[in-house]
Amino acid sequence: MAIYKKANPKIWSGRTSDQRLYMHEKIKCGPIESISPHSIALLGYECDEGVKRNQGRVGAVDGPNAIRAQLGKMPNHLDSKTEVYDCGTIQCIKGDMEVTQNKLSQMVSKSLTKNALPIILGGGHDIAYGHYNGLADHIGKRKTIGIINFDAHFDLRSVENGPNSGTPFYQIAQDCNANGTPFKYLCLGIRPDSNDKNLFETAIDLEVEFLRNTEFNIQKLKTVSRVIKKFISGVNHVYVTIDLDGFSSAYAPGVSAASPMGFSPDIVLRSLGTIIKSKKLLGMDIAEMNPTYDIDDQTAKLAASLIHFVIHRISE
Ligand SMILES: N=CN[C@@H](CCC(=O)O)C(=O)O
Ligand SMILES: [Mn+2]
Ligand SMILES: [Mn+2]
Repeated sequence: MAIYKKANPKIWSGRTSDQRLYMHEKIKCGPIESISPHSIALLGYECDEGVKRNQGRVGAVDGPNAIRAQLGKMPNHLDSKTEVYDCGTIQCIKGDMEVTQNKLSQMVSKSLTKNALPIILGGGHDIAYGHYNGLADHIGKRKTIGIINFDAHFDLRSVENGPNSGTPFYQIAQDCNANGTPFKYLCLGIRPDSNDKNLFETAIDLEVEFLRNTEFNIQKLKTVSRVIKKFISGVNHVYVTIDLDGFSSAYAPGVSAASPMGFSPDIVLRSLGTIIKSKKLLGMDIAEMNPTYDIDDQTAKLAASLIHFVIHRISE
């Protein structure tokens, strides 16, 4: 079972002004049905069932509200034409992750019918299967969606033990194969200390494009930008998913699979800038926010800053 919870305006708080100086004063709460066209639709995915099934550390169920609490306090530089909505949250009930993913897909499709940009706050990385399906259902088979995943992991585990937070892109690849649609997947920040030999072999079999963590840093900006631009030129739309465990635990300790060896925010911001410039961004999510292991809200602040960057850059 999955339950839709209406947005809670009390989560959105911070300093107050009479000029909408802060994001909590800018963001409106309302269901997707009521949002203005061409707005930004935030949606929570309160689910860590996939992390639990994948033998990870649970706690990401509280991720969406941790991100909202930090984003609300940040300054608002958006013009009055750009509207941002909190469209509520989908809750996973009794471990029914599949129904939760389905509900997410429906809400993502609905936001696209409003020409809104869905930004989904997670939640385990199983968020990606629900999010992608919602984008694909709306777009149809004639157009290609390229997935850009900022992550230490491929998340291409097979589903022999059931779907979980480590399987979403394998599931998408299987569906693409069954539907006769291309599977276009670029992973940025892949680490040999985080993916076994079978996962690298699966990635090669599925013609996944990837940059290892050693190639994904600001010193290699030219190469990174070239790879991203080339990938984007081969697809009609781009779906961006950011797994916070791809960042070094110096920046993102609040995740299930933390590691000091991850990437830094600077290269992610530059990459997001390149993606936004392409005008092909269709949807974005932030996965694996786990407040249980966060330190001084660093990870929640990082997630909120990434969203803050994207919504401001998009509206420029
Ligand atoms: N979404 C995360 N997936 C990773 C988790 C790794 C870990 O728990 O150490 C994976 O399955 O590879
Ligand atoms: Mn990961
Ligand atoms: Mn992941």
